[in-house]
Amino acid sequence: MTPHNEAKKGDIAKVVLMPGDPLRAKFIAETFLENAVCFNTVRGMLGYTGLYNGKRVSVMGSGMGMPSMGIYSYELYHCYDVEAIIRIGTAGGIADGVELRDLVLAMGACTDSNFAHQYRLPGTFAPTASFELLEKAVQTAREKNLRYRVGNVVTSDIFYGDCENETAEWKKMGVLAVEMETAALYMTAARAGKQALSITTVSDLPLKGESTSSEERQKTFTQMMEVALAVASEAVDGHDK
Ligand SMILES: O=P(O)(O)O[C@H]1O[C@H](CO)[C@@H](O)[C@H]1O
Ligand SMILES: O=c1cc[nH]c(=O)[nH]1
Repeated sequence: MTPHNEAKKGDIAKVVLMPGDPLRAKFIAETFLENAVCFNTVRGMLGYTGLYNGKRVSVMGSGMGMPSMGIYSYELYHCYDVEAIIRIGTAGGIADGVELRDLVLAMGACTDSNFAHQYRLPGTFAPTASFELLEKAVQTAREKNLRYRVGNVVTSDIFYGDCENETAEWKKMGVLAVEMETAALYMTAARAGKQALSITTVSDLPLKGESTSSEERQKTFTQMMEVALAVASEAVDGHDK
């Protein structure tokens, strides 16, 4: 047990899906997992383990922002022997051609946060996805004929920013979308020698002032969940029986 997770060792599968919203974790457990058992209610950060296609998979909320993702992913990797975490979140699309409801698979994650400072590196770290997980997600999205983009996201500490131009500056660097957790996940995974992938659905276009309806979000979230579950059920092969 940790200060934030009451699960016992063994309660959590080797692969964990992490939406920001713990209620989305509950929805996934109730909709997609067989025999799902809740392993955490501390701080309302719900976590469940069940079976998907006969494979053991867990799903747990990460909360919003890098500190929250940093805590939960660190504990999953280091205290619960989790091997792979797949974030499933929402993002604001910023690159031209990125549309509402598109999937954005984060190959890399830029950030405006100081999270990497803790590693005392003699330069700048480039947080990246695990290629094996990314490759499988791309393959699944293609098979399902979904609209998806693969590239950089920016993980920001700021949702309500004072400076209007920040997002536009990231756009100039080819960044596809903005969200708030991926860079922390990728750095925590790298330091732990574990795997990570972030899949997001474009819920709004901040530079254009457009957003999806709650009904549309529900539908596209389901597509993202199915891609992540397909990746998870293959990722567990060989390291979770
Ligand atoms: O939908 P989730 O996964 O929470 O992701 C996005 O939504 C939240 C902001 O509304 C931030 O956590 C951001 O990363
Ligand atoms: O972090 C986020 C998530 C969705 N849309 C945004 O603009 N930012």
